[in-house]
Amino acid sequence: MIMMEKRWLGAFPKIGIRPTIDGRRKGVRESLEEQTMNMAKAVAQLFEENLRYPNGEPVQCVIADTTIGGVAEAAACADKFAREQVGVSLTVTPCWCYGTETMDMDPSIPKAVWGFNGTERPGAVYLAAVLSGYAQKGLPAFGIYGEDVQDAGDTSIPDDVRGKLLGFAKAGLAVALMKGKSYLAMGSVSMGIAGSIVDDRFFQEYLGMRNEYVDMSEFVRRMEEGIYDDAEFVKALSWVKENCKEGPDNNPAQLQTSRDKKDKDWETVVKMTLITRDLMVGNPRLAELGFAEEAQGHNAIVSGFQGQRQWTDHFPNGDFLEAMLNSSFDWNGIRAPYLVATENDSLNGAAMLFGYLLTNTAQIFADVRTYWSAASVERVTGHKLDGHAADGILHLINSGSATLDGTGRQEIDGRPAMKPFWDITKEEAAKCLEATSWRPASTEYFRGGGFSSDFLTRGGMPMTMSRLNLVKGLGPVLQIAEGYSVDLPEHVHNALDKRTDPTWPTTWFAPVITGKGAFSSVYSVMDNWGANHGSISYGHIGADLITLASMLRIPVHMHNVAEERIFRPRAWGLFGTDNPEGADYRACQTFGPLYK
Ligand SMILES: C[C@H](O)[C@@H](O)[C@@H](O)C(=O)CO
Ligand SMILES: [Mn+2]
Repeated sequence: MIMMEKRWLGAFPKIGIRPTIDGRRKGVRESLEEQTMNMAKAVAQLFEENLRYPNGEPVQCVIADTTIGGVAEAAACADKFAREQVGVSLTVTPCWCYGTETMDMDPSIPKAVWGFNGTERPGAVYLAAVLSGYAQKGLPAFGIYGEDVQDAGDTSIPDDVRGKLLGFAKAGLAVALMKGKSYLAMGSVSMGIAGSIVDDRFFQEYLGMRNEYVDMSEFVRRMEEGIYDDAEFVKALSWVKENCKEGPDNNPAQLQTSRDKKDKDWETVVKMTLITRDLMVGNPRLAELGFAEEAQGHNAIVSGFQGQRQWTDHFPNGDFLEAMLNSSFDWNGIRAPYLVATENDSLNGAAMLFGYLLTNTAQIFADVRTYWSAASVERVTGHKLDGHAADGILHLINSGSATLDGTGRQEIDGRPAMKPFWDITKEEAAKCLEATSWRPASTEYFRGGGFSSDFLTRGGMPMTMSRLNLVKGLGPVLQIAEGYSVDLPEHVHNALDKRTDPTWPTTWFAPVITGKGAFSSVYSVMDNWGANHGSISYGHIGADLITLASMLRIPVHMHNVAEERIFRPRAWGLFGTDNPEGADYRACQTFGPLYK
């Protein structure tokens, strides 16, 4: 679909499946060969049918050439996995096997073991034995064991096992997909926002990523020297004129810019969009135009644009480029979003990356701006909040990086949703654009002009807000709040929105309250938020984020995910079972970052 990009260099990582077996010949091993290999095949089928790569293709699995009964076969499997670029490993077995002789020793590959719950042969005994080996050797592994006993001949995967297999594989693939990619900082620290101090140790040791940096002067050079595809620029500008309607100018008359200046700004913001994408992922067309180095790009899976203030005091702001690239569609059609964090908040960028890789859907980047208690809303508007909003709401709003998918104009079963690009119809993309107007930027904030996306998220979407925070002496920590987008009566929205900047996109978010800790009230969610920004993903993905964080050894300092949905490596329980949050901190600290 998109000819000019080479976003995913090389092949996608595969899931490797290791069928382990009791090595004793002359009876035991022979009787188990078929059942063991069948377990591997069944799991491969499950993954291939249910999981997709970011380009929409089904994930690929590799099964060891033979069952693994001892160390020689374990080594042969490791060789095959290295050749095949396996990034996630799952061991399956229905029987007893020799623990340390058959285990997967690669420290940086997320790993799990499924031990069949039967009693003819003891798969669960192996599971316990090998997981103790993993813990002893500092290689955390997930243990999967069905609740109900299956008969030896039963080749089905029970629902509870299926859920754990998919949860593990999804998070494991996210780990493998970000490894070796870059975070591209365009500019530096925006307005003293600590999240835009890019911490290379965090990216390198925890995510296995590289940091790339360009000065914002690179945009000027590329615009002035014509280092972009002019044919695409012409196509993009005419598409923008057709599909991106300009909204009313909210600036006081003396600060409004002329029509000429606005037209020029449209040209500039479209060029900035092409340039950002080319900086992130390269563009073969640039090589044809004589810019071979620029054609390479920075291998960036996520980026951040500083914007404020050096750029925006003089040039149009980054809102158009950020919103458009974060969306699942543009003048080239429907396509996977590119992730761009506003204000170069690299830590919120990391949260966007986690949410994206777990769901293959676009992410809303927003300021966590205001806690509106039910009493405040009633005082200001006379309206009594109800439904999900009854306990109060958070106003999520920021100029910049909110994806237009966040309008909620896509649907699943008639309900508002945000979907992977391959499920989005042309009509839905058109509705997202229709629901968005482009308001001349507030010139008190943005002296250089530009356009801010203005939309209101449809209520009723399950959503998960997350944020990565860094703490000196501790390292990264993740926070997660599942909740719902909510609809407010129009006059109520208008009254609240007008108190802020009505030219920016708004999501009214009601976190689910549990009555405990940081989730004792909506106020305490806001009060415990780690910084000015959050990344908002469609769906309740808190459990997947927790699984991913544990793989990366990032402790979770607040979440509202029910205990029974949480899935972490088995060794976490060895750090205490009474207080899982404390055990998470101890486990992450003890095992340390994945790539140290
Ligand atoms: C225009 C302002 O500077 C906003 O961009 C500011 O409130 C923020 O978004 C801070 O995160
Ligand atoms: Mn902000």
